[in-house]
Amino acid sequence: WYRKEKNRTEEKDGVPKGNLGWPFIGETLNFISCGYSSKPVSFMEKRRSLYGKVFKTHILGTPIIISTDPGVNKVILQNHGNTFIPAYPKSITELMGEFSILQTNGNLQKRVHALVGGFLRSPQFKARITKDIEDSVKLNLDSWRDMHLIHVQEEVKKITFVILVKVLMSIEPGDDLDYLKREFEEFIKGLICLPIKLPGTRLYKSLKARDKLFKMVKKIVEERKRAMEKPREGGEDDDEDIIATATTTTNDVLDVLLGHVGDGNEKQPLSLDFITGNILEMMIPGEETVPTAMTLAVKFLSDCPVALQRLTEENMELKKQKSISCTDYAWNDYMSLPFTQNVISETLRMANIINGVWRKALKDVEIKGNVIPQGWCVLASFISVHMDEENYENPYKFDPWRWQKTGAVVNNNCFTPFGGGQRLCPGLELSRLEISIFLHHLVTSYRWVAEKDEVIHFPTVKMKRKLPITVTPFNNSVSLN
Ligand code: HEM
Repeated sequence: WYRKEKNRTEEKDGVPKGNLGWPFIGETLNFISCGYSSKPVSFMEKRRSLYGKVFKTHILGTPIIISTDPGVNKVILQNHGNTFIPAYPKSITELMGEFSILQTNGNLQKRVHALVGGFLRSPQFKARITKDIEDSVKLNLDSWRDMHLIHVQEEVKKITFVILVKVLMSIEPGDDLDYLKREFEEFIKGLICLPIKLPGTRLYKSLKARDKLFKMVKKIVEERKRAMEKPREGGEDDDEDIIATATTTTNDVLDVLLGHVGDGNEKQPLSLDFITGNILEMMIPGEETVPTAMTLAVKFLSDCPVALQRLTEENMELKKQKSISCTDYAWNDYMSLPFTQNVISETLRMANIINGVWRKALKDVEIKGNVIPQGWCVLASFISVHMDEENYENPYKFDPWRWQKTGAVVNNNCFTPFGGGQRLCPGLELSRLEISIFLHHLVTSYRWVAEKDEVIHFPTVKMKRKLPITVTPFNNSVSLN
């Protein structure tokens, strides 16, 4: 197949140039070694200078066309599932159920995406979750006072996991949450591993953890369904009552999916197994991404004292206003601090937590003169665009001020940390809110000194030493003047 495919694509006009490397391993070793270096885009940059902005290669077991062109990436993202479908390495597809939103396509994906996205974006949800995020942030930051050395990457995970499970299915801290966290950590270890399913292998252990998680979440889903169907006290057990109960109490994603009765001609509720699988799989994109963004924000700010100072001033000002007016923080208090939002955008640009998305072409398709043949995988590389001098002056400099010129960060082809099109991350606003609240309370409560550490980009973005810092509580009265 390999040789045939090589000949077939080479014969076609417009198929991107490139080198498929060695049989089976292709150019994987080079790709991985760049991923471990301080400049992971060097793999893409080298090929781009030889073959152009869109080129072909062979990595992680797949011949693939990589696009480093924002215009081509936009077309790939905007596609409505009739030309491109998601494609993930085998270990990921093994671990995700057949109905996972991450790999379903067509109407079902659209329905679930619209339901979840609509809920997470709603002002009512954001108003409610703000208090929970604040509580979780404050609880964890308070515990830092007694710690000698803090590994930021580990600590912030404690903040975000509690919020994620609250958003998805309202589990409060306690034994259930601890069990879920333990098994989930076991489960995700297998996302990037050799796809061999024999007892003792990584994938096998992760699949076992998935079974346990599924059972636990299914129990919660069933209990909730029963509670939703129970007539309200004093009410009649009729349909109207059920609908009223379901629509007035939408507290989490589980309520949203259970309450959905179908649209138009498709009046069919989602099955309990489908809902369980989706709740479980929504933990995958939500679990590591937000804490990684928080950790890298601390890292970039530690390396850029002027940005940290400006951020602190802006947040101290808000804290001062709030203490004078004696009012609680609203979600838009946090979100309306312009410099803080620019720090978050700049962090997301440089962190490249999701470095790009993988798709597979269902038919031959031509984009800006590049032909992507049917059956080929394509990687829309976000990191290449985010770190390209053509798009960002001095791209390796952490410069939150650059966003003052660019203005709003939406609708920008060159800035896609949350993807785009019909799969645009539904957790976008929630993530930004969580990071804003974390940064606010961090910079208004502590000063810190970070030890030397490096960012690693493979297989996922993280800090080599988990970012150790020492903190000193901050005397508010001094700097309020
Ligand atoms: C900084 C944090 C985050 C980043 C950088 C991020 C990034 C992304 C990206 C790039 C995609 C598009 C994937 C694709 O096109 O195939 C995506 C999808 C998704 N994200 Fe996020 N995400 C973040 C946080 C979250 C959170 C907190 C949640 C859950 C509450 C979440 C839930 C999802 C879901 C369910 C999808 C799939 C949407 C679909 O395929 O329709 N994400 N995310």
